[in-house]
Amino acid sequence: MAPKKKQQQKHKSSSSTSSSSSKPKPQSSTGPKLQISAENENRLRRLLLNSGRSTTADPLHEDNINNNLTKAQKAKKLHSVYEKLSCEGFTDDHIERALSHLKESATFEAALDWLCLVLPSNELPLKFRSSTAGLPNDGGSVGIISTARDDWAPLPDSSVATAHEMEEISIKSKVQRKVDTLDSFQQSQADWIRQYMEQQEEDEYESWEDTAVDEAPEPRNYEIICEEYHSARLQAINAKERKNKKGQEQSGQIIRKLKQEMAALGISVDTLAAEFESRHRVVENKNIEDVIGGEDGCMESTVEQDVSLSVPSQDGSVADEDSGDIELGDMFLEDSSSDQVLPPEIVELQKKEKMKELTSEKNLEKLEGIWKKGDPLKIPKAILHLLCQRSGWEAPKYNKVQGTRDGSSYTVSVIRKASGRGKNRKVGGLTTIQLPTPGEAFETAEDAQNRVAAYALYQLFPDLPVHLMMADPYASLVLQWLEGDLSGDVKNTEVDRRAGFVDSLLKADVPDAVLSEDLLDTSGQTDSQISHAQEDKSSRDAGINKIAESTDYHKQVESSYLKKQQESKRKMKKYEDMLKSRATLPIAELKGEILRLLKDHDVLVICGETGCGKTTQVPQFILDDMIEQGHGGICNIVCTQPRRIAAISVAERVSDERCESSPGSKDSLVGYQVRLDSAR
Ligand SMILES: Nc1ncnc2c1ncn2[C@@H]1O[C@H](COP(=O)(O)OP(=O)(O)OP(=O)(O)O)[C@@H](O)[C@H]1O
Repeated sequence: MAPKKKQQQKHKSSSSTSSSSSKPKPQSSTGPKLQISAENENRLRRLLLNSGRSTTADPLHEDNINNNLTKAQKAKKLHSVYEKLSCEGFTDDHIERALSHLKESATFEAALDWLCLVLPSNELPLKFRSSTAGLPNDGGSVGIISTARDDWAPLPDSSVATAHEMEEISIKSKVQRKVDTLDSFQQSQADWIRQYMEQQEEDEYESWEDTAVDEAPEPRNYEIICEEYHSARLQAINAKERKNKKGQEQSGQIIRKLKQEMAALGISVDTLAAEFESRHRVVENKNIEDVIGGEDGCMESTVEQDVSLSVPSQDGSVADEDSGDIELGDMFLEDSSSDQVLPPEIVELQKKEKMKELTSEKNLEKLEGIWKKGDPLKIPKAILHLLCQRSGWEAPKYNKVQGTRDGSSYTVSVIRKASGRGKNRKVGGLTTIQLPTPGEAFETAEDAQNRVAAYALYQLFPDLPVHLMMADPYASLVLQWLEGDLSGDVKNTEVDRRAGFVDSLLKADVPDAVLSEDLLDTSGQTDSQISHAQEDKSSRDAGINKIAESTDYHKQVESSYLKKQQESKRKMKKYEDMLKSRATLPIAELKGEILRLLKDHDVLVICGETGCGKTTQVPQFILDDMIEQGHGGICNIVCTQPRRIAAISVAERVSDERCESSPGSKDSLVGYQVRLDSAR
């Protein structure tokens, strides 16, 4: 909160400008400028829309916007919320409970609030779990000043929760209370911010409308597209022959649309042309001869070239015939598969397309230096070793799976380097991979290791045609996994479930009884109201358990690795010196108490002088304790800072104190994420 003084000065100097303007002008250089992170902006938006004068108007405003959305738009919105929550690690059952409660007005934030408030900590995804509360502390420069509120109860309504949040902020932050509330700003500025936020909110909803209106139509039969494509091509040739520019343009447009339609299905025009020509070669030749009297080949290719060069890609640029179509296809493939059930022949073509792309010359070149066509085939272990080496990773390690009675089964662990920057950044760190059928055992250790290595190759290098350089039976195994992936069975089941749920929700048939029920009761009563959720519960549960088991296993491996690493670090002189200097900070005295309280309570408020060690030390107390107890693999700590410089500097300091090279590096447990940059 350091920059408040500056902000207030800024407000003062610009107050006349902003009060004279009734319309929000976010870009104006004279108006107040908001520079906050996306996360804080969302939080502020929620606070503002539910605060002060607007408390009566804004919920209605939100409702009004919701009422104005069509069913398709609402469905799209709900799908997106469902998907985002799923990505955050919530189970489908939990998501459906939250959405059933919030109904059509559900937003991602509201659903997240609801889930975190209602679900018991141990049912939340790991990163949302906590364990803590506290005791009054007497004296010293650092004190634990508050525990979880005794009167706290989950609030199903997110707007009420937000109001309480504000109240809590004003009670707990003893200093500068006024600055934290909107009413402390000059009235005109408060109005400006409110209007700005409302405008943003409207834009957001409008974008829902836009995207929903642009919904892709049902995929058409492949044969029909083929026929249309062929006749459009003939028309184009014909028009060109007769120098009919208009006719040429019209057929060009039809061909462009058909190409886009194919691209949307993930099929390149090459496939379309090849497929069709192979089936209709005789007819085509005859037709073309009839139309242009023997100059077909040359003429046709000229027209085709003209047309293909002008096919615009999604971003408005001109698509390249060879590579552009494939990329375009991939981009659309995601959309089409998530929203539509494709006809089997299209799925088949998509598979072919994907395999063609995977084994393309471009991808084969990526294996240069390791293998080329004609070289002898290798075993998966050797390939994995080579590819890890080339990526600058450590050599893969094979570990026997505990408890395999007959034969053997192995996991393989790889420590990957973080790579890329910003959006393209790929997280590094330890990855432990095991076969999709974990219990399976094999006769020899070598065979077991090769199988898991093949699976690791398939998982870690999905864009390399590793099966081409691999000896059987492992190459066939990889092909099977690829086939399974391409058929999209799993995805479709998920999509069906979500679509079914969103549909049932929008039919507004969820009886009010569900909503009035005690939502804190997680015994399954609420679930029983949602008939859809019951249908394949047992098979889903089995799936979830399986995932949980394998996740547990990976976490265990990571935990023991971290423990060993920590033990060896303790022997380092530099680390020892750092520990000594950290021990002189005022907060060090409270380490034991903080850890003890965190074990039993969900919320702990620590208050202390600047520089006493709250930011750099408390997270390390928790991390070190978790590592020492062998739970490092499940420990995720998030520490927020109000400014990007502070965030980076704290991360660097903590990384330094832990004797790591830098945040986000291979050996580092510390990272940071600020807008447009991250090191993780
Ligand atoms: N980048 C740094 N370089 C050197 N020392 C640092 C750095 N950051 C923190 N420290 C040291 O660590 C101590 C604890 O800092 P820390 O940021 O944890 O305090 P804090 O209690 O969180 O302070 P504040 O309330 O201002 O956030 C500081 O007193 C300082 O000695």
